[in-house]
Amino acid sequence: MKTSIATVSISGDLKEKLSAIALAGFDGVEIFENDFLTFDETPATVGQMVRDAGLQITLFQPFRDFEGLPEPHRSRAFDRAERKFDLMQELGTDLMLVCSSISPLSIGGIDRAAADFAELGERAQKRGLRVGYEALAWGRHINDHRDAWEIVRRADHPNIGIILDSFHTLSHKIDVKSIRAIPGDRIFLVQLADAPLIAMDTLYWSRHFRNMPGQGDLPVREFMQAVASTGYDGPLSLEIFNDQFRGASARSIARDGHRSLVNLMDQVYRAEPEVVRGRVPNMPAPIETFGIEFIQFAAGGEAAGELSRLFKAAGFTRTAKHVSKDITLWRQGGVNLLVNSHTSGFARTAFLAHGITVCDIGLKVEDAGATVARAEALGAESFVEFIGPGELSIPAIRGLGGGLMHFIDEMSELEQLWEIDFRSIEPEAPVADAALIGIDHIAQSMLHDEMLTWLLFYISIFDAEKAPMVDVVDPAGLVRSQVIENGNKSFRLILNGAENPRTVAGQFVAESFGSAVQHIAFASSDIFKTADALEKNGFPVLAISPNYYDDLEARFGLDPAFSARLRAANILYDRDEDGEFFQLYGRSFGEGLFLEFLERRNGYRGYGAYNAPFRIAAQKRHLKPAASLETA
Ligand SMILES: O=C(O)c1ccc(O)c(O)c1
Ligand SMILES: [Mg+2]
Repeated sequence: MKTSIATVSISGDLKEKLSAIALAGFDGVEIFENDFLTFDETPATVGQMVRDAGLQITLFQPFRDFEGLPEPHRSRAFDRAERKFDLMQELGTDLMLVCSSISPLSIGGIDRAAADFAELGERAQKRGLRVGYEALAWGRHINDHRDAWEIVRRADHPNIGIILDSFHTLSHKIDVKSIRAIPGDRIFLVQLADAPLIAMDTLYWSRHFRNMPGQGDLPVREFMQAVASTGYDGPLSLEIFNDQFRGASARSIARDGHRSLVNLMDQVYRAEPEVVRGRVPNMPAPIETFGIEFIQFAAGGEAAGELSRLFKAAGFTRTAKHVSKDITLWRQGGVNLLVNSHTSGFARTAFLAHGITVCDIGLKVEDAGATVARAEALGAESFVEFIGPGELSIPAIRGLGGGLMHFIDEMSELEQLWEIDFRSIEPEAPVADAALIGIDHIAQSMLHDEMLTWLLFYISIFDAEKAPMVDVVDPAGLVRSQVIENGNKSFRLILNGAENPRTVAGQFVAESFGSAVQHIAFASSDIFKTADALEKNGFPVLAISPNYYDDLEARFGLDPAFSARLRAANILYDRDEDGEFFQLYGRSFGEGLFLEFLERRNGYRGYGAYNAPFRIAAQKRHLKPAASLETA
């Protein structure tokens, strides 16, 4: 299937839009009339620019308030249409979108509208043009694609078809089964958009909050499956009205858009292979993950010493060194942390740019090569670094903030990563074991504007789902928090989007010069044992306000002796229908990174969102004030 995107979806002038759209790999573009009207070149030149960019104009739109008008308005509408037909011919496109009228002058009636379209079809046919009719969700008489289809059916003209737009159909919760009854060749174009479920006026929702398929909450895949079942084989065209996107990098939004369409086609293929076989990109299925094999920190010189002391205090033991690079492996209960202080290469660059930073995440997958193949099919960048003789070439891609993701599988010699690339070293005097058994989750902080990009990145490449977005209140502003998890919960990721640079997350993004992992949460088999070990080892724990515990005791009706234990150890507590949750935080290090230690009992599912403001307040007490605040 061909991919297309409306110019209205991204930022810049028409020239900038076209170049970003072409670069992202689209086949075509919808010319939104305003983008043309505000541009200085002639229609012929614009048409040539589009073709020079290797694109095709899939649609000219919108043409408004056409059908159902009484005279003399009706004749005026036809005159207007003829002018736009002239323009289309100069641009070099044959399809125009007419959206359902919102004019108070328009008169209802399916047959009246059908007669108008039959005549418009005649006029279009004379010029070799076609017209597609779209039901706007807020159209005056027509706001449902079933009615639009009935008008098109009765107009009964080969040059008149229907244009389906997922937003208009799904925002009204119209059953997508109704699409299956439309013959595919009567559908002239399919426009796609998703949107978050927020209760508001539909027009406002549509004009400001649309996003890429997969980024929102609408059942766009089901919509697309219904479309595919009709045999429709024309372009899939994104039409995304979103203020944030229009203010963002055109290239980045265009890349997200293309990724969303490739992923959507793949989803349709996986749901109904026979319907779209041979018409969608061939790529490995969404990647199942089996946990985090390692986390690698970049830390040169003094910073490496700081990290080593911290890991040691957290109960980790230095167990091995890389065979050729200055990388140390710290281990505890199945958790592998790497400290890379090599003086050249990727980690060095990351350290110079960000300070101490998580520069690499190693994920366990079934097939590392297939993982990179899927990521590349979705427009991600693969990464290859210089390796020494006999060392493993570990498949990798670039992720958030330019950081790496490496993939480890058991079907190749990658399984022997620790034996092949590392040499054991003499164990040091043991520290108290902190009962850590794994990595529960990692949290990445970024600017709020980047969140949808990375959400799509993760949920398109991996077999993982997003949870509803949560607002976390930081005294300096709101932080949006988005959980991404896989079915077996071995892949748990939190994306934190900061809108304000003075929040704990925002300050981290500012100080570490970009988006990165801000915190790592280790799973403990016994949080009280963890707390004891941390204390013995001199690990700097985050002190929680005593007031928190008074409230906690009241809220859950806790036994005072139990809450006193929590208080003494600075453990935060939560409960859901299933189980209990215990959290303990370390103080920030580096440019604002921190560690968390947690225990889930009886299948607690959340992340302690309720406790986040208390953790943030405690962090603020420990943090040095930001420079901007000092001078304010
Ligand atoms: O918001 C609008 O007016 C508008 C215009 C054209 C479209 O294709 C559409 O879906 C919405
Ligand atoms: Mg539309």
